[in-house]
This record gives sequence, structure tokens and C-alpha cells, in this order.
Amino acid sequence: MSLSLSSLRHIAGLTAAELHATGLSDGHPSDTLSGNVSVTAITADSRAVMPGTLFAAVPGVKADGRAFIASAVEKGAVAVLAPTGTTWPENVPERPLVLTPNPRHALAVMAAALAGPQPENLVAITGTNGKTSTADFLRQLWALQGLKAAGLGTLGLTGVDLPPITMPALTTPDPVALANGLAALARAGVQHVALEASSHGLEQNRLDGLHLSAAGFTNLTRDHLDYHGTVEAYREAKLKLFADLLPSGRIAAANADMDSVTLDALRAIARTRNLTLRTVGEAGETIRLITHTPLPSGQELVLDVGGQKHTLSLALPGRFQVDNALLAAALAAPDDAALMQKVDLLPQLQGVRGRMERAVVLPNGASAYVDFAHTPDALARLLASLRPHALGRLIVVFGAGGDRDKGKRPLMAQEAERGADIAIITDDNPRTEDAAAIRADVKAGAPDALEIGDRRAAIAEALAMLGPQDVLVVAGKGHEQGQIIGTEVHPFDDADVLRTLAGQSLANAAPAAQA
Ligand SMILES: CC(=O)N[C@H]1[C@@H](OP(=O)(O)OP(=O)(O)OC[C@H]2O[C@@H](n3ccc(=O)[nH]c3=O)[C@H](O)[C@@H]2O)O[C@H](CO)[C@@H](O)[C@@H]1O[C@H](C)C(=O)N[C@@H](C)C(=O)N[C@H](CCC(=O)O)C(=O)O
Ligand SMILES: Nc1ncnc2c1ncn2[C@@H]1O[C@H](COP(=O)(O)OP(=O)(O)OP(=O)(O)O)[C@@H](O)[C@H]1O
Ligand SMILES: N[C@H](CCC[C@H](N)C(=O)O)C(=O)O
Ligand SMILES: [Mg+2]
Repeated sequence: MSLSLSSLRHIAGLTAAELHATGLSDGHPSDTLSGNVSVTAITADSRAVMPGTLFAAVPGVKADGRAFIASAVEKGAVAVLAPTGTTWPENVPERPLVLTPNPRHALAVMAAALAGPQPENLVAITGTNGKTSTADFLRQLWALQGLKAAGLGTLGLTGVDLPPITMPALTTPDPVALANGLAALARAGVQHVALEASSHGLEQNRLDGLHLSAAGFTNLTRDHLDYHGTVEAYREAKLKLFADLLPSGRIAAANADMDSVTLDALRAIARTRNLTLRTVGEAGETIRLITHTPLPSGQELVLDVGGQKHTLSLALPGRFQVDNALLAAALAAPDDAALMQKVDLLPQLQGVRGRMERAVVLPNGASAYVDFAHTPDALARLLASLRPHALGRLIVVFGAGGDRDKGKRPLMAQEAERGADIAIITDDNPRTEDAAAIRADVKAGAPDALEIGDRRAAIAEALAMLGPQDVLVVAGKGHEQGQIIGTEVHPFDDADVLRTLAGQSLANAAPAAQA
């Protein structure tokens, strides 16, 4: 699809006064520069510019996109979008220059306009933990009703019979990939999409071009303060989904057991913006969790759904999975009358890859789980959820990622030490940081924890410790397929490593047992 620059500016709410170009002495654009150029694509990456592209030159964390205007023009950019105050670089052929205080917002809105259709039911989920799980449960609930549905987030694009669409490996993709991916899904008849809204994505306006039908909020606890600076700024970024992006009159759903500051702020936004707020959980008003009883194969739930008591079994272990399942049900129901029907589907939900996934059961009855907990709150809840399953000891292997929030490292360790009988600190994507220094930051919160840097060796050591009825959980990587050291990704899959090592130890044990 192509659109004229002036239509794009109109769509993004940018006025004529914001169109400039160097060499225009009277400040008024000439005909060529008046915005009648045809734009076929938009990108914020000069390396992706092709003839006909509008280049969004945005300052970022590592680089300043304005340094690449010359290169974009050389590659055929027909116009440039940039922050107010940007001047045209010297010795670069003139192009229309659209200036706005928030070019990332304009980029997302224009990308959506150029991409075309969006799925009719587009639900975004935010929160510190539980976005992927809730989005996948929602996708499953739709699929169970026979609807063509997709999930989009940390796991990439998920669903059955989807067109081949490549997405960047981010929880919330950049606005151009997002808009194009969603348009491809809509064109393929996928009208139900559950999407993760990360705080980075919200802060960077990646979702600003989307037409959302509902939005969910799981919880807000510590993470990503390296990027947002303060909890307040982090909360503000998450709340943007409800304050700015979700259109008035739509459904907002939240876990009522989340911190009260965030919940109160959400309630205030819902009131002001006329959103229908649904709450779930122990304090939930829409779906209230009355009791939950862990069972060997999952858990039994007693719920109050709109005043009606309802008992059902969930085939998933872990208290936090109940929160995610109930939030998904609240988001799946277009009106209150449909709530019970969605709740009735919950027993059919299947586990999400790498989320409390039981990878190995040893002949002595010990189990080993893989989970994606990488925050203090997630680790605390994970270990509390596993405790009833550990008739023996509970052992955790975990680490903290490099180039990510340093403040969470000792807090994660405290939760590991508090919640498990044995905690083993290991490496989890050191990225460009020194792995030993990360482990030292972690160990400051758990001086008694064991430290084994090599992740495979740490898992092997933990497996060797497992006595009858013990439970091991390897946390932090979940579905991940690699260990990122420097900028290189070394293949690594916790579940595979567990299965391989458990198989080897059984093979090694066999001759000894016969002797
Ligand atoms: C810190 C961060 O979020 N960075 C994201 C951001 O990059 P940025 O805009 O700051 O980029 P930059 O490298 O400073 O460059 C500035 C601009 O110059 C442009 N450029 C750069 C080089 C060049 O040759 N030409 C060019 O035009 C860049 O395309 C960019 O537009 O925007 C890019 C495009 O959307 C993202 O790819 C990039 O994600 C990086 C890779 C990343 O690691 N992000 C992580 C932290 C992230 O976003 N995680 C969240 C949260 C996960 C969770 O929930 O836990 C996620 O949604 O995945
Ligand atoms: N509702 C919840 N409350 C607290 N912890 C949770 C909740 N749901 C999941 N977790 C924990 O967080 C981990 C990650 O879950 P999930 O992948 O669903 O979260 P996410 O928000 O998508 O994470 P990311 O920010 O990395 O995308 C799980 O493996 C579990 O340990
Ligand atoms: N989306 C999260 C994933 C963290 C996973 C963990 N394995 C790590 O590397 O810290 C992040 O980018 O912070
Ligand atoms: Mg996720």
C-alpha cells in the first residue's frame, strides 16, 4: 500500500507547520516538498530503507537515528520524520522533513496506516510477570471455541495454521514489524490476537498504532529499573496502555490482588476513561477465587463468577497460573453473560512452554521443573507453588541476566534462599557483563547459596542431589534456546539439558545397580 505524505501527516495529527526543509528561505515548503510525495514504507532503521520509504530518525538508547539521515536519503528515503528542533544535515539532498515532539508515536501510527487491516479482536496484556502465560491462555480459550487465534510476544508468534511471518525476538516487536505482522494475520483471517505489551514497548510507543479491543494487567513488581529509573516511571509506562491506548468503553481486566497503588491508579483511569474494569483473583469482583487446592495433576478451584459458585479443576500446577487463567477468561468474554462459558473452558488449558513445565521425573519420585522466573516476585511465587509438591527438599538453580536491572539480583537471591532448601546460583545470559561479577551481585543476597557458574554443571550438581520426593526447579530461561555470552548465543535449553543429564545419570547408575 502507498499513501501520500500529507495523508500520513493527517493520520498522525501533524499540522502543516510541522513540515520543513532546508533551503526554503521563507519557511514555506515548495511544491516538491509540500508532502505530495508517495510513501510506500516506513522504518526507523536506515539499513532497511528502500526507495519510497519514510525514514523515522529517532534518538535511541545506543544511537541517534538522526546520524543516519544521509545514509537513508542515499538509499532512497523520500521524506524524514524527526523530533522537533532537528535541522537538516549539511550536503544532503533535500527531502521533506516532518517534525514532531514525539516521532515514535507518529512512526507507530503511520506504520499502522501503511500496513492496512488489523485483527478485529486485539487484546494487549501488560504486567511484570504473567504476560506470556495470560496471552497464551487467552489464545487457547479462543482456539477452543473454534476461532482462528494467535499469540504474539516473548514466544514469538504462536498458534495453529498461521501464515509464515517472521517477528523480531522481542516481547513487543517494533511498531513496523508489529503493524505488518498484524496486517498479515488479519489478511489470513486471524481476527483474534493476544499480544504482550512490555513496559519498554509502551514507553517507546511501539503499540501506539493499534486498535485494541481489550487490555489486561497482571501485576506490578520489581523489574527493569535499569531502563525506567524508578518504580513510578515503570508503573506509568504500564498504565499508558489504559490511559492512552485502550479506546474508551472497552474492557480492562486486572488481577485484584496486585499492589494497591497500581490498582487504585487503574481504577481511576477506568473511571475517567469509561473503561469497563473487570477484576479477578482472591479480591476479584468479576471472578473471585474462593479456594484453590493443589492436586498431584493440577489444582481444584472454587470460584464465584458473577455471584454463582463454580468448582472446576485446572490441569496446571502453581498458584500464579490460576491468576493468569482467570485473567484470560475475563479478557475472553465480550460481555458478562459469556463469562461462565469461558470459565467452563479453563479445565482444557494446557501448560505454556517453559512455565512450570515438568521436564523430568526420576525413578526415585523426584521431579525437575523448568520455569521462566527472572524477577524476585516470580521466584517467590514459583517456590511457594512448588513447596506442596516437594515432600522432600526443594532445590532451585537460578541466575540473573546481564545488561538488565542490577538491583533485582540480590532480591532474587533472597527469595531463592527463603523459598528453597538449597539454592544454586548460576549464569543466565551474562550478555556483555562479567558473569562472575553478576554472580557476586546475586550472592550478596544469599551468602549461603552454592555458586556454579557453568549452567550445565549447576544443573548436573542439582540433579545429583535429588533424593526421593525432592523437587528441583531450574529458573530463568524457560523456553529460551540459548545462553547469551557477550553478543553470541550458545545453544542451551534447560529442559533438554535436564533430560539428557537425567538419562546419562540413569545409564551410569545401571551397571552399579547390577553389581
Ligand atoms: C533498550 C531498547 O529497548 N532498545 C530498543 C529500541 O532501540 P533504540 O531505538 O534505543 O535503538 P538504538 O540502537 O539506540 O538506535 C537509535 C535509532 O537509530 C537507528 N539506527 C541505528 C543504526 C543504524 O545503522 N541505522 C539506524 O537507523 C535505530 O534503528 C534506532 O531507530 O528500539 C529497537 C526497535 O524497536 C529495539 O530493537 C531495541 O531493543 C533492544 C534490542 C533490546 O534489547 N530491547 C529489550 C531491552 C526490550 O525491548 N525488552 C522488552 C521487555 C522484555 C520484558 O518484558 O521483560 C521487549 O519488549 O522485548
Ligand atoms: N501472575 C503471575 N504472578 C507472579 N509471577 C508469575 C505470574 N505468572 C507467571 N509468573 C512467573 O513469571 C515467569 C514468567 O511468566 P511469563 O512468561 O508468563 O511472564 P512475562 O510477563 O511474559 O515475562 P517477560 O516480561 O519476560 O515477557 C513464570 O515462569 C513464573 O515464574
Ligand atoms: N524479557 C526478559 C527476559 C529475561 C530472561 C532471563 N533469562 C534474562 O536473560 O535475564 C528481559 O529481557 O529482561
Ligand atoms: Mg513474556
